[in-house]
Amino acid sequence: MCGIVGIIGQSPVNTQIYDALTLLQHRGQDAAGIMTSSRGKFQLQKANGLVKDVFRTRHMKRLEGNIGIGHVRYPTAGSSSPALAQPFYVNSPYGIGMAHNGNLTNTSELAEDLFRTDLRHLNTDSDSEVLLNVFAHELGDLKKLRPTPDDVFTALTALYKRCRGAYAATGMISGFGIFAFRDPNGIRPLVYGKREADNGSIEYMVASESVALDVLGFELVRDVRPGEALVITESGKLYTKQCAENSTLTPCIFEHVYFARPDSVMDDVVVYKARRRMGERLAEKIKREWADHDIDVVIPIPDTSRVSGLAMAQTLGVKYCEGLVKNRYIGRTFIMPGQAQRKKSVRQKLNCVSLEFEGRNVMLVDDSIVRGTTSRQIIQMAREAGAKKVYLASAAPAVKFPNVYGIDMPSAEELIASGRTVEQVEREIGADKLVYQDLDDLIACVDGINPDIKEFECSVFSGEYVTGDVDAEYLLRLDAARNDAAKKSDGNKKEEDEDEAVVGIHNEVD
Ligand SMILES: O=P(O)(O)OC[C@H]1O[C@H](OP(=O)(O)OP(=O)(O)O)[C@H](O)[C@@H]1O
Ligand SMILES: NC(=O)CC[C@H](N)C(=O)O
Ligand SMILES: [Mg+2]
Repeated sequence: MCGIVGIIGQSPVNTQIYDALTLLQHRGQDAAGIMTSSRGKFQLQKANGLVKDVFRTRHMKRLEGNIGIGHVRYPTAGSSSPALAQPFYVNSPYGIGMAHNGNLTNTSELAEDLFRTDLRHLNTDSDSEVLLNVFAHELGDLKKLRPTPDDVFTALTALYKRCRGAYAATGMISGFGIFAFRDPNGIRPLVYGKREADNGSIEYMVASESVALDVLGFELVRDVRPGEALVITESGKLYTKQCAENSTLTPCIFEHVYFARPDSVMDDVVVYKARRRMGERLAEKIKREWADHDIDVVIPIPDTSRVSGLAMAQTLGVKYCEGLVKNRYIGRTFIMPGQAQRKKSVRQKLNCVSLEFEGRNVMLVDDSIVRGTTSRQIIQMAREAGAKKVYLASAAPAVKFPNVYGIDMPSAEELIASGRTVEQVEREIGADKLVYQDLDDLIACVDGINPDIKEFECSVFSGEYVTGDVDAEYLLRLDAARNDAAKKSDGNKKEEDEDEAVVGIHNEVD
């Protein structure tokens, strides 16, 4: 998942974009970038690292202008090299910058077409650079000296016909303004909001999650619709248009399970409420199928499962306690790039308060079990802390299939539940009992709130991919390119890239 933001205001936007990116940091910890526009020139600072590490005062001073976009990256295509940090830039036509969340599923075909037919150069193996170049080609093809909002919509209509997969994006065009668009399935989230500036003019912001609007004082207008594009010109005028034919809102359910902050609202669903319901449904399942359970205490595995853990304990009528303490200086472990780093970080991140475990039958709750890195270690720790029995409940169903839409789960083999029964996973992680949420129950937690949502993108649980273009051969290629072993050899490449950072167009300037 990545986080994106775009602001068009009446005063410098650099610190506001910085603040928005810190609010979206949970969506990507690998790299961050801000691009602003001032007096016909773009300024850019992007590099690997957390937002607080990427931007120094000297960078912020350079990032001048009342228009800007920002990105926090969690890589799902190409390497983790700083050259793939976003926003990306192309100089023609006009000068365009873009930040993208999601993952294209026809990147190689598009890259080939861009090279052979559109005569455009790609400098990295990022799908986001491909997305930007498709847009730039289509806009340039209109051969206008100055683009109009309609030209941008025409270019995006053509982009929708060419690009497949998941994409929520925002960008800026020099001398023109900001644009944003969401794929025809609305797989990745995107909202926009407005606020009144001191001079009475309206300022606009687009962002991956509403939490960024809330904290920066923007009022949430609504979600960008699937297949919809919006344009805000430098003079502050907003235009919206439905550009893709056959759009159906099928948002990613995993946003509600894990990715989003609980205080965000996505497609009219309050993430916090969805997570509470997940806890309630899990409790109902336990009451139904294990009526004579002997759970003494429910303990969530922080951070994400806290909300559902509490709801589950309340519905079960069992004591809830925070028996695991999280080191607030360690980020999210699941979105870290390598398995060795993930494994080490779980222990550094979580520690037991032994007295909550001693002599008790403990029900641990997590939002999801993906590779099993977290649950294996926590169950072991719970036993060492003196628990009598250690049970585990997952607020999401078993994760069995790769994700191709912006979550870095490329290989079924790395998923602990792939090809295993519940009992086999239970044994693998060392639990005395394992309870998974049923998929119908998970869907029921988020369904019915927004009638426009006809279906959710649930591929990691069901193996069904809503874009209809993902087959076994595609998944095989993805696995070979991005499984942990492949990424490890890419890690060596990253070090080389860093040595050669001075030749990249992503140069950091001191
Ligand atoms: O089975 P695994 O491969 O370990 O992945 C699942 C775990 O990873 C995530 O936690 P993470 O530490 O990323 O973030 P959190 O603090 O928001 O819970 C998620 O909440 C689970 O705890
Ligand atoms: N998680 C994402 O949204 C990733 C965006 C893009 N595919 C990248 O790898 O940079
Ligand atoms: Mg977690």
